[in-house]
Amino acid sequence: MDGLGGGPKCGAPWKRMSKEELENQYSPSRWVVRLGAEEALRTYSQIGNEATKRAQATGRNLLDVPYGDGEGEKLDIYFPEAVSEALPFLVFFHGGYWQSGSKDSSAFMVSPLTAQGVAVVIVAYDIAPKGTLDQMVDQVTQSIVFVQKQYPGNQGIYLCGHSAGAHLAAMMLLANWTKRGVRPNLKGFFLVSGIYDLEPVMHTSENAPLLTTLEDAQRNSPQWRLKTSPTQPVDPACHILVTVGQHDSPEFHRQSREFYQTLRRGGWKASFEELHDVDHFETLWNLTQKDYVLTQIILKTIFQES
Ligand SMILES: N[C@@H](CC(=O)c1ccccc1NC=O)C(=O)O
Repeated sequence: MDGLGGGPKCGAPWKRMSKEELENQYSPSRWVVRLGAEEALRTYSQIGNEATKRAQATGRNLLDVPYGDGEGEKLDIYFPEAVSEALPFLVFFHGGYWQSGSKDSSAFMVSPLTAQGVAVVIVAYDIAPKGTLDQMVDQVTQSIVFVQKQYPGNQGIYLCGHSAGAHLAAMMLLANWTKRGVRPNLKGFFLVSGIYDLEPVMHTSENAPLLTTLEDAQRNSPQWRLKTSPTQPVDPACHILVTVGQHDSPEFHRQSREFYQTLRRGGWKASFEELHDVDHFETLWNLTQKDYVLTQIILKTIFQES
């Protein structure tokens, strides 16, 4: 036995990993194949910055719109050329392990989606150490409530998140909308290279300050919560796509696959896609391209269902 609960046969694989191996598995930049780790992170923010500058300079948009009273509770909305209230909205939550990243460098998918008639919302939330995970989940919930109230005639709200942002998006499967007084018209989820079980992450140096107790980790783990007390899909038609990059680490692959399986068992309309020959970051860079396979999947999902 490993002292972390679970024997060699029944325990999760991460429980048998050394501290170094776990650290490695949960450091996405170390798995990048075409660049060094630091260069990959630099390139990632550079492409994000450029895409955001371009989106802000070329299209119609509303920037720094408050969705709550807090200083950090702001979002940017990028509109398609044709003005209409009946637009589909894609709401994006950036990654960065809940402690880095910003909306100001995350408008990757704006140009190809607005060109096809989708409004794109990029949400800021209070990353650590200012925000706790519970607060981030609450802010993300508020941002969706805001979009629904502001655009009640929307043709569907689709949530998209990358890495830690995919975790925040997935937590919305468990949100209590009744308490918020509005039911958002959620039609789909695009979860990109996400983390759904936070327990292993508790044991990594980067994330230990965020998750101090097992209870914190479990309360904020969509995988744990949907597995232990499955909820009925709110809307049986709501589609959930779980994707992972081919070059993401084996732990990221395991997390995505197991979350997808839990969703299917719970009766959700879920699908799983391993994205060919991309790492943790390239998937998002590629969303700047209209012909990229994930951009096309997103557009097909939105327009088949609206
Ligand atoms: N220090 C991390 C950084 C990281 O995980 C990350 C960076 C940018 C966007 C998403 C990330 N991962 C999850 O949220 C790494 O080694 O890759």
